[in-house]
Amino acid sequence: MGLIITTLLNSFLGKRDVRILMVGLDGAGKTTILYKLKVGEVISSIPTIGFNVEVVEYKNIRFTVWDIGGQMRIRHLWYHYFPNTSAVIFVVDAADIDRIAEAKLELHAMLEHDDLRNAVLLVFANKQDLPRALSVSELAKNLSLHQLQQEWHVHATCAILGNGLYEGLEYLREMLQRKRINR
Ligand SMILES: Nc1nc2c(ncn2[C@@H]2O[C@H](COP(=O)(O)OP(=O)(O)OP(=O)(O)O)[C@@H](O)[C@H]2O)c(=O)[nH]1
Ligand SMILES: [Mg+2]
Repeated sequence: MGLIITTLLNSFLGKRDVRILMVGLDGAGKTTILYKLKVGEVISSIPTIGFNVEVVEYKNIRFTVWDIGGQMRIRHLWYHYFPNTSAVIFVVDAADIDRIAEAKLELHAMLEHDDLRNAVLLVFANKQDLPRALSVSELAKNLSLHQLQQEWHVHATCAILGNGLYEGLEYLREMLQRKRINR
């Protein structure tokens, strides 16, 4: 009953529910981002084995954000979370230049999956506070984003300070809205 009332209220208020998958290599900053968005604070995180999930409200959207652990030995579990995903947030440690090629491989392999064919992609170029962090254009080039069939946007972030996170969500909202109009 509660669920029905919430659903009716949300549709009356024009709120949309969107399922987001947040993935990326281990240590990129996914869990830090999730809780910075959710509670506005940096939590001391340990590597995620499994997932965290939180609802983040932004403007007219209720984002259900699934933050999936990125360690290599558990990456094969990512695909279990693909069905019904509207958007992927791919988080990259932009200062970890030695692992950009690995991030690119994982990103492209994932986006070839049928369940993600219609998803939109937001890349967070995270850890911009660190020296040598790649800019958004350098990262787009290194990740070969222009080869993707999905619509994408790269945004510079510093999860510790919270910089760029909501601006990134705004781009995501716009991409999702365009997709809806074009459907
Ligand atoms: N300097 C800096 N450190 C960051 C930033 N974002 C996250 N970190 C740090 O990076 C480390 C890893 O962050 P997590 O959020 O646990 O990374 P994760 O992507 O969830 O990693 P897995 O759960 O293993 O997949 C932590 O020590 C964070 O404090 C950032 O913008 N700048
Ligand atoms: Mg984590």
